[in-house]
Amino acid sequence: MNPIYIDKKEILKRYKPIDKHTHKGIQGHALLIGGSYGKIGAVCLSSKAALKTGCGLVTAFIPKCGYEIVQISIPEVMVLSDVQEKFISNITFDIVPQAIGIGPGIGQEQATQKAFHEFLKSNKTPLVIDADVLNILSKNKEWLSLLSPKTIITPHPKELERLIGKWNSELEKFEKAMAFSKQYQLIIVMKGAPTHIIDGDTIYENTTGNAALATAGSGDVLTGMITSLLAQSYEPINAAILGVYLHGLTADIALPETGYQSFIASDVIANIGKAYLSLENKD
Ligand SMILES: NC(=O)C1=CN([C@@H]2O[C@H](COP(=O)(O)OP(=O)(O)OC[C@H]3O[C@@H](n4cnc5c(N)ncnc54)[C@H](OP(=O)(O)O)[C@@H]3O)[C@@H](O)[C@H]2O)[C@@H](O)CC1
Ligand SMILES: Nc1ncnc2c1ncn2[C@@H]1O[C@H](COP(=O)(O)OP(=O)(O)O)[C@@H](O)[C@H]1O
Ligand SMILES: [Mg+2]
Repeated sequence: MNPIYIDKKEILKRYKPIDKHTHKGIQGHALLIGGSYGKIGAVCLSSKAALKTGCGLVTAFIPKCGYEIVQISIPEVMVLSDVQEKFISNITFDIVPQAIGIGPGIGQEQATQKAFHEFLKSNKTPLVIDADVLNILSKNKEWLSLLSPKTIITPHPKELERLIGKWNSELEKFEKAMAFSKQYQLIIVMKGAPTHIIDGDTIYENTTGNAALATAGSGDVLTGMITSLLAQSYEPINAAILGVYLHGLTADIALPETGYQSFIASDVIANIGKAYLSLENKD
């Protein structure tokens, strides 16, 4: 299989330091779509992670019940809300984001499935798909052909299995994932320990991260980070690679302070700054 290892050397080939003349209007606008009653936290985590990864503006699209929650917990994030109280039923907006992340906490209501289908028919914006929207795609496989080339999907092992079917060996898992990536021209972030990124026949293996990441919401945070990098004009494959690397690095940096057990998804977000700073060190 011969994966390409994603280490600091590979990252420095891709990382773009900030331009001192930039401003929030050209630093990228990320739109995070997700949340449902009881799972608004997922979209709070994704949208805060997007901001902390460096895009200039972030908007969250959520059901009505999440409006005050998001506005109060992350005042830097702008909020658009659905007409429905507890779930998303109609994805419409008049902003022009450079990247969209969809899925964290969104649930699988029939109306949400229909709203996602309508959204897919017209969407032209670079997309990251996670969580329940992956499960919705698994239930409606004919919609996969509506995805634009280089759409990024971020399944954990169960979500991957729902999409590509069961495998009997690690080799078969990779073969099936590569075939799926080629069939639909998708970039697959196969989350795990370690995380692999599949782009057609090419496999990348991440070298950062540890078991501290086995905690609720850490995948929701990753979705926000990758969406932010896409909004900042990284090529989709580089957004996936850099996002996964930085995400893992936060856990490596925090470990001496938190230990494995008390690290939570918010600690990923709190350590993104240190992860970026470590890219500037010479060692
Ligand atoms: N605060 C919030 O608002 C939060 C909201 N969240 C939102 O909740 C929604 C549901 O997401 P979800 O991933 O919990 O549910 P689901 O797709 O059924 O998968 C669960 C099953 O998958 C498996 N599995 C998972 N990881 C695995 C691994 N590494 N390796 C192997 N297996 C693995 C495992 O299966 P088992 O091993 O038990 O058979 C497990 O039972 C989604 O929208 C998400 O964004 C959460 O992010 C939490 C914080
Ligand atoms: N033991 C582990 N070692 C390294 N990374 C892990 C480990 N367990 C989980 N992770 C990472 O944590 C994240 C979990 O994502 P996910 O299962 O979608 O969580 P959630 O849906 O709760 O946000 C993935 O990026 C995964 O690679
Ligand atoms: Mg998840």
